[in-house]
Order: sequence, then structure tokens, then C-alpha cells
Amino acid sequence: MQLEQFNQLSDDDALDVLRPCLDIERWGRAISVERPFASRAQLIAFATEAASPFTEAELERALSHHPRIGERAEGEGAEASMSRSEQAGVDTSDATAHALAEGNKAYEARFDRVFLIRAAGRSSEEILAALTARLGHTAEEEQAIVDHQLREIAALRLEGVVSA
Ligand SMILES: NC(=O)NC1=NC(=O)NC1=O
Repeated sequence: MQLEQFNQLSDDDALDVLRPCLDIERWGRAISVERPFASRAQLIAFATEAASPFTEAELERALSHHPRIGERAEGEGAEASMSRSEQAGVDTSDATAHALAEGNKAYEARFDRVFLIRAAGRSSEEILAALTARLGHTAEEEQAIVDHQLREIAALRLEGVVSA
């Protein structure tokens, strides 16, 4: 939709547009009440920083919507199709895919949450390298990184939903 249309939506309709980008109510509301945005760039910049930092509970809720890297999101909803296109570059057929599956398991065992990364524009190899590096982090370091990755994914999704 056009930016102007987004600016004119009711709060509830604006939240419905924002939710598949990132399911954190505080984030959606902060963006909705900030309208009207003068430009798409201003909307994306605001959305990237809004409601920062996310709480642990907000992160857990948002993460529950993201399939594992290398696992295809099921379902026909906006979120599932966004996830499938974001993970289009993730090769699920070779040794890297196996290593990713093992890495996901190790990450979940260590941090008790799914490994989350902005997958769009990244190859399986790049994602595997990031996963391996992040396994060495503390829980606090990972919380800040997951917050940032969720924001990157949300900004990319929002760019796909609201055109200039
Ligand atoms: N576990 C994940 O990192 N999932 C995802 N990353 C994305 O960029 N889209 C996803 O669904």
C-alpha cells in the first residue's frame, strides 16, 4: 500500500498491517501513534528504533513466529510467505543444511530459544558462520543481537508492505 494510505488507516488497521512484520504490540502502537509519516524512509527509520529495547517477554513472543533457519514456514498467511521469501537463499539440500540443523539444535540447547537472524540477502554459508560465532556469546550479548535482527527483519518486511 501507499504511504498515504498507511498514514490514514485506523489504529486497528495499522496494527493489523504491522503485526506480520513484528508481533510486538508496544512496537506496533508506537508506530501507529507516530503517524502521519512524511516519507517511507522516515517510517522505516522510526520503526527500526521504536520500543527499544524489547523486553525478554516481547522477544520470546516475536521469536515464536519465526521458523528455524532452513525450515520452510508452513501456512498461507502473510508472515509465512514473508519468511519463505526471506529464506529463499538458504540452501536446504546439502552438507551446509545439515550443519545448520545441527547448529540450530546447539543454539537452542544453549540459549533455549530459536536462532534468529535476518536471512534475506544472506547465503547458507554466511548464516552458518554467524550461527557458529554466536554460539560463543553470553545470553545478554545474544539478547541484544536478537533484538537487532528482529528489527532488521521488521524493517525489511515493512518496506515490502508500504511503498513510497
Ligand atoms: N529463525 C530465523 O532466523 N527465521 C527467519 N529469519 C528471517 O529473516 N526470516 C525468518 O523467518
